[in-house]
Amino acid sequence: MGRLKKILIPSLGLVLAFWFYSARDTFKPEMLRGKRVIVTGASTGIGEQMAYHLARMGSHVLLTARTEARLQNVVERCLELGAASARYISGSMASPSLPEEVLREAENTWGGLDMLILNHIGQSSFTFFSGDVGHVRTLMETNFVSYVALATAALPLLKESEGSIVVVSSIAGKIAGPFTAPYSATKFALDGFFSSLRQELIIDKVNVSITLCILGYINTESAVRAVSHVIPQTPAPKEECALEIIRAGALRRRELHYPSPAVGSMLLLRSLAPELLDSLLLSSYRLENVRRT
Ligand SMILES: NC(=O)C1=CN([C@@H]2O[C@H](COP(=O)(O)OP(=O)(O)OC[C@H]3O[C@@H](n4cnc5c(N)ncnc54)[C@H](OP(=O)(O)O)[C@@H]3O)[C@@H](O)[C@H]2O)C=CC1
Ligand SMILES: C[C@H](CCC(=O)NCC(=O)O)[C@H]1CC[C@H]2[C@@H]3C(=O)C[C@@H]4C[C@H](O)CC[C@]4(C)[C@H]3CC[C@]12C
Repeated sequence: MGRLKKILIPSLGLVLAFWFYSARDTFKPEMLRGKRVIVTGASTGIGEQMAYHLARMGSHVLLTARTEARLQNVVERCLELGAASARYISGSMASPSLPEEVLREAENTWGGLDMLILNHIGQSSFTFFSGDVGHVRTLMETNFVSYVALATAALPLLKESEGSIVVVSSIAGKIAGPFTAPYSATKFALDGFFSSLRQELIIDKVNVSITLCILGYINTESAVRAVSHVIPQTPAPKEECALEIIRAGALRRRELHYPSPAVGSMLLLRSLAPELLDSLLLSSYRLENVRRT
């Protein structure tokens, strides 16, 4: 009997612990039903695909980007797909007043917010750094400062709902390769800010999760247009990428690495043999095709 207790109770504990943690890991689309979600940069690419997934899951969506005509089409499609509601605000995130305007709209129409997905990026080129400091400033404002402003304005609502912030970043925000100097800087800044903020929320026992998404090359139109002449690898699908981002946010994960084996192995190699990683990266590029502007 004593021995049975010694074996049975810890085994039962292990089974229960396994069940508890695997249950926490299970994503169900219903988790997003009726949730109030803001997606920035939702007129094209991964953001547009996230809007469609959320719509199928029955979320309320508020979408932002600059191009009103595209946003109108995406909103219409979201309603056809089953969104609980869908609306948009158009404007540039380089403008300091837009973040608060977006959050005011969420508060006025929904009375709260469950998830903030920060995804937009300003225009940049895949080429040698031209020395244009003004471009770096504007890109920092669009790709980084506006993320901070949106998260700051959203925090009171997210604290109330115990919601989530999802930050879409890139492998370029963990490993700096060539031809993305300004872009890469904005993505490194996101990691610094949001990883620090995550710890402060934990210290303050604020139950708002922050998920940083580290993405590799994805087959959006703008990415393929920018790099396919230099990077011959096949990009990962934007539809699957979009779903993985939503999943990681709903499961309150700390980081998402997508596509998983490629991004994971690059991060591992960066810490074990950074020079080897640099030379592997360079040898995979068609350097002769890089456009000098
Ligand atoms: N595709 C890829 O290979 C990778 C993408 N990522 C990340 O994924 C995210 C989405 O990328 P992807 O879908 O490829 O990008 P897209 O170029 O397809 O989409 C960018 C979105 O941002 C909007 N946008 C552009 N400029 C501004 C601005 N000044 N203010 C507000 N919105 C703006 C665009 O709409 P509009 O022009 O109408 O404003 C569009 O909706 C980004 O954060 C990117 O860094 C990370 C790694 C790889
Ligand atoms: C240059 C792309 C940005 C295009 C753009 O300006 N879009 C916005 C708009 O048109 O309004 C870059 C966007 C994503 C980059 C890719 C990325 O982040 C992952 C890899 C990182 C690595 O360091 C370099 C190759 C990447 C595939 C990188 C290439 C440049 C982007 C496609």
